[in-house]
Amino acid sequence: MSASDPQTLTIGWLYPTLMSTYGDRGNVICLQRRAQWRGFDVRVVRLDLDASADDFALIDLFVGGGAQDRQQEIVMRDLRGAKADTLSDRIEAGVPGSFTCGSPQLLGHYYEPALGQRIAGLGIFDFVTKHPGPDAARCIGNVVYELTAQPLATEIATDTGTTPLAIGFENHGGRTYLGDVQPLGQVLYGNGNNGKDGTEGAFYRRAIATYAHGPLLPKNPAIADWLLRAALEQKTGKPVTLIPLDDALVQPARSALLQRLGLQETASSRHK
Ligand SMILES: NC(=O)CC[C@H](N)C(=O)O
Repeated sequence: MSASDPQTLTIGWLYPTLMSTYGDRGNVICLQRRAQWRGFDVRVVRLDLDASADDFALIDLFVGGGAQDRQQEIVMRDLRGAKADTLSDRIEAGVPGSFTCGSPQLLGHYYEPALGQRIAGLGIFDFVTKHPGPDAARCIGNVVYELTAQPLATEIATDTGTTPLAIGFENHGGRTYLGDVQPLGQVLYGNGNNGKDGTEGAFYRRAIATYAHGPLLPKNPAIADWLLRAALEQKTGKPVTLIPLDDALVQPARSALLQRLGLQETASSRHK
């Protein structure tokens, strides 16, 4: 198998050594397994400090997790020049990505940490993130949002037959304020981007930014499959149909949590 083999999916895991504080590794495992169960070969490339721009150029699907401010600063000193350009070009070209909490903060225009200097981001997403300071309350707890970003929301609704709700767990101090970019969804429970405007995450080209750990993708397999299909279609240039998997164990877990929060798996019962 090789990176150019259409049956091989190359997942690029951004800075796993520095940005694995919040269990987002589960997203990588989920994507890997769901692709393998359907007969695809998967290569997971760890894009750590020693990775090169050439490594970034081979990635079919990017995954980035959360981190603390200190680690985010180290990453941003590294993610410059050819690596940053290659990541931006790949996203711009339509390569999908799932970026959670600390990583999207670095892909917006800037992040202002709790202490210290503003960190310039890559500007892939049109948003800014500001941490109000070390004494400010963190946004911690379950988060549920209705996916609204297009075409993602409609495509997932068509696949699953329900209005897609995303379930996760947020834990952030930074508050994100969107510019000219679609939110990923509308908050039904929790804080989302900033606890004020009801938006959660962002969606640009085929890249997902979200505050939802959980990890996100095992709790929301429809999003995982949307990412896999997008990656395979981008790679092969052809429409891809994924074989359905048995997700019988996920649904009761989702329903139990939604019920606890006073929600259901349809949009019609929307309340907070
Ligand atoms: N969960 C995270 O990735 C945290 C990101 C960032 N350091 C914040 O507190 O906002």
